[in-house]
Amino acid sequence: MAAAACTPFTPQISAKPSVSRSNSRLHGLSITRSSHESVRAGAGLRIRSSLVVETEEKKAPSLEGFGFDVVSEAELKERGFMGLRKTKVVCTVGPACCGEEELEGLARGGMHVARLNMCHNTREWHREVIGAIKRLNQEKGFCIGVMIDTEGSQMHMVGHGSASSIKAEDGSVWLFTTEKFEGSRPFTIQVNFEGFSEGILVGDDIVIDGGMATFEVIEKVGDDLHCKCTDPGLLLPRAKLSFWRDGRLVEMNSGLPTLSTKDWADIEFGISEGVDYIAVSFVKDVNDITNLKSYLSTRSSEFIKVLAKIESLESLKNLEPIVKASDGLMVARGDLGVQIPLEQIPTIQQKVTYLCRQLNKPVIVASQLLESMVEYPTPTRAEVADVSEAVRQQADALMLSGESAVGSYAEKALSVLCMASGRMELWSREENRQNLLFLPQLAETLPDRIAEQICNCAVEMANKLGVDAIFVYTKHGHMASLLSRNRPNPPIFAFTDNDNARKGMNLHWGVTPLEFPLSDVVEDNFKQTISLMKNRGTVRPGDMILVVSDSDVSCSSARPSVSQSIQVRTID
Ligand SMILES: Nc1ncnc2c1ncn2[C@@H]1O[C@H](COP(=O)(O)OP(=O)(O)OP(=O)(O)O)[C@@H](O)[C@H]1O
Ligand SMILES: CC(=O)C(=O)O
Ligand SMILES: [K+]
Ligand SMILES: [Mg+2]
Repeated sequence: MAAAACTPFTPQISAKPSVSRSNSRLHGLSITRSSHESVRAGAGLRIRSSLVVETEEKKAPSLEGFGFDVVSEAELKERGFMGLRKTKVVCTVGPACCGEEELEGLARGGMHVARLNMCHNTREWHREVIGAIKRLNQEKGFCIGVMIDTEGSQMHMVGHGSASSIKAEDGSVWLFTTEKFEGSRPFTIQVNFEGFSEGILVGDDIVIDGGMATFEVIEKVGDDLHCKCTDPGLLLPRAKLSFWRDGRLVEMNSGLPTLSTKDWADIEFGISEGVDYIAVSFVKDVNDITNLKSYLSTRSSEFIKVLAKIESLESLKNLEPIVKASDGLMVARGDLGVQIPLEQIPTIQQKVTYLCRQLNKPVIVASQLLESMVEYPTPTRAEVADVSEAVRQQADALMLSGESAVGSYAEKALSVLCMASGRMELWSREENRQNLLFLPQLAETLPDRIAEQICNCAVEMANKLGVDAIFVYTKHGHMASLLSRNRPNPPIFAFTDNDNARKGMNLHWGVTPLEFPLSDVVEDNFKQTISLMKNRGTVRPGDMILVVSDSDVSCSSARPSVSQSIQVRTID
């Protein structure tokens, strides 16, 4: 094959039993024609190109402990390596999709992470949904990560006397108060947070849900505000409020912590239910993230990934330290649009997305991607363009909110996301449109710098050689993330024996995480994974694989240490 020409070798036929030194699951004989050049470059980098010829296995390798999720496996068999989708999908679970059947539909449709918004519903409901997802993983071979999303402290309406939306007419006068009342009081809106009117002046504007309706403050009586509707529109029961003066947001210091008592209880619940991700709403500064991460360590749950939601002006002011401290980000465009003029959101999205990639953190673009599909079975053209733009920016993941949580067409919305992202990924590759984002060196220690350079070089090689796939053997997923950061053309298969690491890789662009009992001998890992994958018809003769191995995998003291390596192998 064409690719083989790129990897010159002098075949040597050596018959040797391929019984793994540290892992006796591999049986049978394989003939290894191996190789060639061994180039030692720098501290421990070993580049080796080799061709492996394997005879039929005498006995099928055990599939026990080899986890290929059913969706990626089916996608790979159907569409080949280049047909695997790179962009990950998060679906918000709500009443419209919480049944086992609906959840399985979303799982089959390509959901990578299920998000539970702790703002809504009961603890028991959340427990049941998490249980159902875990059962799907265990019994049906999916690999879905579970995310909880904290409620946080935010100014919103508690009620306006109607269970559904009500219309605010032009010129109508309303009372905004924190006084609690039951039932309905005409033209009265109850606000959730006590000091909501502190520092507010007559003449300020109250904008509802980022522009659904606007009021002007005409009188202040104690803590209550009398306001006139200046831009008529709909008021939803939990609509969010923001104050504006001279075209600028009035920043409210609520004095409330980012994580309330309820949020901490929800986090405790998440720990006990074994969730994989905690998304922190309304992050203000880096301490919000570091505090939670320290707490997770004290609870021996440091493997839970902490995601910072960028949805306030404050989080934007402290962006870089927040990105550095967290395990990933969410561009939460819904609330961001309450605090920031809407026309600024596209540039903020691109800026955050690129910064996350530079700092090697996965980023989710969220909210209103296919909003019209909450009600209609087809998206607007503008929505498809929005999805495609996030994919073109190579965000790691896209998120469905109301479309899956309460919409009538959850699976359809998911398939639109998948199709639109697959299409844009293909086009970007064909047109070679991947923008070459400057990736600064992140690592500080020599071993880390080596790992980073190995991954940068590996992706350059993979693209230039046109390999079919990249295999990486990784304990914690770090090498997989560094490979993903370079956004390679071929898919990355990340083999790990750590279930937390596997779920944690679910949000990384282009990475298919697989469960595999790692050996400390790179060669054995490769042989066994190839053998298992051949057995399942997911690799074929002629496939060229670029193999990257992590230092902490190949650390056997019995053998000379090969810290990290890149090899190019062709399957016969
Ligand atoms: N568990 C749930 N139970 C009931 N309704 C839900 C649930 N989760 C989401 N929803 C509904 O789906 C809509 C979209 O959900 P989503 O969580 O994305 O947004 P949100 O509630 O507006 O706030 P945010 O995402 O900013 O926390 C919500 O307005 C809510 O009506
Ligand atoms: C997802 C979310 O919290 C938002 O868009 O506001
Ligand atoms: K939330
Ligand atoms: Mg939000």
